[in-house]
Amino acid sequence: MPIVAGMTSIESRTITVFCGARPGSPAAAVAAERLGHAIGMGGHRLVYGAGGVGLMEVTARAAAAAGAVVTGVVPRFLYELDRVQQAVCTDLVVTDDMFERKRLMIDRADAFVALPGGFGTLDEVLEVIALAYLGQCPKPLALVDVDGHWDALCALFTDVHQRGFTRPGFDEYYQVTASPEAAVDFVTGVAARTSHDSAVTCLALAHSSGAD
Ligand SMILES: C/C(=C\CNc1ncnc2c1ncn2[C@@H]1O[C@H](COP(=O)(O)O)[C@@H](O)[C@H]1O)CO
Repeated sequence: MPIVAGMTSIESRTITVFCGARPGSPAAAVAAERLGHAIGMGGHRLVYGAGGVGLMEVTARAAAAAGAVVTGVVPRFLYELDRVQQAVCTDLVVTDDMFERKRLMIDRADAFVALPGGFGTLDEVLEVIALAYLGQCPKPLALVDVDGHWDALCALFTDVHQRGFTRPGFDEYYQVTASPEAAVDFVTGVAARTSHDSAVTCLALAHSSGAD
């Protein structure tokens, strides 16, 4: 269960999407298409890794086709490689390196949705969860389930917890959703968390036992 109570909201949100630079399976591509469509039709803005490849491209094209403002955030070295493909972006931010790119994608977001992906996607998802765990990123994160893509990662999180390395509630910083539409509903419903909510989270952390 997420730590944040559900809050109905129809406001436009900036949703950062993490997803594969490769297409993965046909089912993953369908999920990417549906996610982009849901973001655009919901009146939300998309921030993503600016790649004109794989699930990134599918998501961005679908979001743009459904009316979303699409912001790509790309490190200079990838920009030089992939310049033409990034045309789908409504606006493009070029960063010095991958670290600055990830920070911008996180800072600009009201909420996060992850589709299946590889090391890059896993790194981005773990960054958000690790920050949230320390009270530094009180923004909702949905992991879209496609053929059990997140099952092994969630099992690893449980194993790590059972070995004593995370506190109870370790699984409150992300929500696996059955569909892309459910992911958008989830993150836009709770994206209106206020700074007061963050302060409560930090307070709870301060009172929790253990080194963290
Ligand atoms: C131009 C070439 C590849 C383009 N690769 C990427 N372009 C943009 N963003 C990328 C790229 N690779 C990783 N990212 C970021 O990580 C996530 C995807 O990585 P994964 O390993 O495929 O999961 C994605 O969210 C991006 O932010 C060479 O032809």
